[in-house]
Amino acid sequence: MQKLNTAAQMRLMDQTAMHGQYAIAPAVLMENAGHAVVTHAETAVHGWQGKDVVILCGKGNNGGDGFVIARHLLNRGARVYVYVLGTVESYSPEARAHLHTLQELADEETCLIDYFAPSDKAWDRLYRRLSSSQVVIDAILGTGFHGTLRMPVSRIVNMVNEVAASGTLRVIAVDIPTGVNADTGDVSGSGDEEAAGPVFADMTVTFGVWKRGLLLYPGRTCSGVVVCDDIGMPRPLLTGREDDGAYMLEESDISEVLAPRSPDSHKGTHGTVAIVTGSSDMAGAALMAARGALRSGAGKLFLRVPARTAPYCIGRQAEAMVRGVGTGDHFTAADAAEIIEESRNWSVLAMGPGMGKQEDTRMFLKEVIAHTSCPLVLDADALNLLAGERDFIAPYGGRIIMTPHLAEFSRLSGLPLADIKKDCIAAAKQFVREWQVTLVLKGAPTVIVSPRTLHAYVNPGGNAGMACGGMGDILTGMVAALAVHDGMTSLTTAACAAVWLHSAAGDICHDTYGSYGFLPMEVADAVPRVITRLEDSRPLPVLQRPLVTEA
Ligand SMILES: NC(=O)C1=CN([C@@H]2O[C@H](COP(=O)(O)OP(=O)(O)OC[C@H]3O[C@@H](n4cnc5c(N)ncnc54)[C@H](OP(=O)(O)O)[C@@H]3O)[C@@H](O)[C@H]2O)[C@@H](O)CC1
Ligand SMILES: Nc1ncnc2c1ncn2[C@@H]1O[C@H](COP(=O)(O)OP(=O)(O)O)[C@@H](O)[C@H]1O
Ligand SMILES: [K+]
Repeated sequence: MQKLNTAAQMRLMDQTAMHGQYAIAPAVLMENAGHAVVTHAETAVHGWQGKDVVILCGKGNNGGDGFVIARHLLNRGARVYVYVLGTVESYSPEARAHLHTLQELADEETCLIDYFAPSDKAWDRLYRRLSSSQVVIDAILGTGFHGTLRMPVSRIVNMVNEVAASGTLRVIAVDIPTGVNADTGDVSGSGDEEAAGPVFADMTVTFGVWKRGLLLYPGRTCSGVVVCDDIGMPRPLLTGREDDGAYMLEESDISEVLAPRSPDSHKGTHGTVAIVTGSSDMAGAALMAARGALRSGAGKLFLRVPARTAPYCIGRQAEAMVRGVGTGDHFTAADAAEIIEESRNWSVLAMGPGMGKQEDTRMFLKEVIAHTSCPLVLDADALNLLAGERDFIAPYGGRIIMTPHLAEFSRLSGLPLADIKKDCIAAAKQFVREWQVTLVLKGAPTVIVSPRTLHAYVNPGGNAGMACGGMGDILTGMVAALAVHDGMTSLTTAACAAVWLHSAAGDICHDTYGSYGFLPMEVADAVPRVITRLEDSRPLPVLQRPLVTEA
């Protein structure tokens, strides 16, 4: 699991490293940062020897990193053109010291330093320099960026993007591309066509830990390949938990919690999953949720649909035990007693996909939520029907996982869609604080928040091929099945595992089909392959090692 920090958390980390108990000299961290960029980017640019490199250095410490980069590039045989956007006095002592060293190395042949002062001639020179170089280093702004890019930075960034679009110039961003908000992934110019956009980098070398804006869209589109270098930060600062923590899920996190099946297990061991959902228009949603659960290892699966929907479901998924409930084409309050009674034998209950938005169904839902005791997964129409019902839900929140996509989340929470998109981690945390549920905010990327710790877990996987009706229904069934999987320590852990497996299965489909036309059912069918891959990468526990090894 990788930490995902905000700019403020980075500042605190820097301060603690330099001026707190660790007392690392500031120039050392800057030195390590600059050196990290040169080392990590070397392969991406096919070696530095003989390259012409423009280094754009802003007036903060991001610019200071640029001075270090220039010195190391000279040692590796590149010619550097350093544009200094600050004045000597404006720099921090460490950046000034690195600039001084670089000035000592300046010459006409290999190391030109230009104190950039905008004029027609200067713009023209910069454009020509960019056009004739192979690499540009964006050390203009890092975590200190806020608002919208101002002149002259805005024009420089436009120029970099324009020249890079011709395909001859590689763009390497230092820490984060200029114009990307480190906290939210929002970018300069979003929603304002007149304002300058951010730098679009081929690669970003980021320092210490990941910044949230590198993973959240649209910032992620600007970052290219991201490499994180610890730059020698003390380990407790890199791995310690934060109050406002956010973390990126990795494969190793999931293989750690997905305990292998015990060899003497039986169907009862793997959970009795119930899916109570669907309506006559949307029988497919119920079937997709069922498939998601079965492919994720549900021991037994009960599917309960409205009576008139049942004929469309019976026999479609042979493994599911299907029955119609009530008499109509949607659930009503009168159906609740039967489900509540049955739930005594269920380990988990999922509701919502294709359920319809009838007022009757809202009454049904609330009855079932109030009178069952197993974990509940609520998705789609169940969430639409529960919009604004915070006071009703919160007391049951400890056993509820909600899985809205952004529009459902907006309806449910009452937050405007634009505000959610501006800072989805903050919106998700705020919601969980109030509603007390485990939240899976689906999208690109998906964010999971724990009601116990309020930590957010961001899943980087998945692809645009998954933007297809029914993909969320599969996830609903998966979340339910994983919630009762052996070894899951909390609903949040199960939700993280399900989301990660779902996206990894989507990525397998993407490898086969590309971005168009693979089906939600195919994603479900790829889940066992993902789980097998995880199991293969894990050393066998002692009891499962072969007793006899053939020679
Ligand atoms: N500290 C450390 O130990 C280490 C830090 N490291 C490095 O430091 C970086 C953070 O440095 P930082 O805090 O100096 O901020 P930085 O990103 O350079 O920008 C600040 C300048 O930007 C300006 N500015 C802001 N918005 C603007 C806009 N819209 N348009 C135009 N200008 C704008 C702002 O001006 P202001 O708005 O305040 O007038 C201010 O002058 C970090 O990303 C990493 O690379 C590494 O060396 C490792 C060790
Ligand atoms: N561009 C994308 N990148 C990654 N994941 C995506 C992308 N588009 C969709 N997904 C995933 O696909 C699923 C879509 O769910 P949802 O919108 O609820 O679909 P439906 O309601 O039609 O079943 C979510 O898990 C979402 O994270
Ligand atoms: K930068």
